[in-house]
Amino acid sequence: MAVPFVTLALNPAIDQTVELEALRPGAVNLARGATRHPAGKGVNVAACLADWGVPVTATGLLGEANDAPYRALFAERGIKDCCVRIPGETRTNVKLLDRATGATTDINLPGTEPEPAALEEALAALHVAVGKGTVAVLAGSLPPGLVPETYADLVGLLTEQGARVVVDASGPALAAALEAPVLPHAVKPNRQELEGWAGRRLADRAALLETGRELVARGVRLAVVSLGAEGALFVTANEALVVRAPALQVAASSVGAGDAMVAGIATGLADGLGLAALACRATGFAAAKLQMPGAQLPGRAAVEAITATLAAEPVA
Ligand SMILES: O=P(O)(O)OC[C@H]1O[C@](O)(CO)[C@@H](O)[C@@H]1O
Repeated sequence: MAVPFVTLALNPAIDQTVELEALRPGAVNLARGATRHPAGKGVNVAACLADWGVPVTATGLLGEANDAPYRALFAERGIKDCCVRIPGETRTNVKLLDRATGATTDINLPGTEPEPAALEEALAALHVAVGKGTVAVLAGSLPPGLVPETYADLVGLLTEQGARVVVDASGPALAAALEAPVLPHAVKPNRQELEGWAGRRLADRAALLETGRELVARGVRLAVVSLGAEGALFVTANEALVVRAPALQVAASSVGAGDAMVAGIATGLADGLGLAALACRATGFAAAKLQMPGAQLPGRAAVEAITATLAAEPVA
């Protein structure tokens, strides 16, 4: 039976966050400590949706040798686990959190190449979960061995099934999704990912807006460009809005804030919000995540309280 929210994580990652007083490249760095969270973009989006209080099904691939933290996360948050297990381990990505600057240096590993049968099984589970009215989120890098058109092809099939598809990808997977006959309903590149697609620097808001409009001209209904501490830009065929990020203290690392924003976009689409309300909610999700370790939200009331302080301003 179709469910309202489905996420796909083909290349999830356990995030090992190593906390340092100050990162000194090329030197011996003594860490204050480290934490590990079951993560990856699709998993993080599912966790934020669950924290918001909506039913969500997680699909994708997980290494069977270290899936315990994922099982625990799914059980704790009430996420329906439809992920296929593959031999070996889910990759571990290392996040070096520099307490002096607050910046995080990401070291993301490539992941494990799945057997074709496992991939087929994972995609079959995705199609079973999706139906008319589902918001399906395809998020994160593709594991080795998968063609860049993987998301592009899925967007076509899932749209045919009646889903609205949100794609959070970068590089060739994003480029392929933007060249396909059926475009994602929404995409959420960050500045760097959009620059990668555009092949040029997007130094100011005018350049970002122009490129966001190029995405919409191709057929994407909603293009969101996340801009970190600056907030985010939201572009549709009729409107372009910017929401500034609230000046909140970052409690942990900023890793996963973009995934929280994608979850906010997904709920905004499902609730039929207008662009201004959707933009504030998505930015509220990202800001709320910054108060928490790992990819989680502090709960619907806290997210709504932050969202209520935000305003969407038109950009031209
Ligand atoms: O799938 P990618 O692009 O390699 O990114 C994975 C990383 O992104 C995050 O989901 C944060 O967006 C991390 O949890 C994870 O380590």
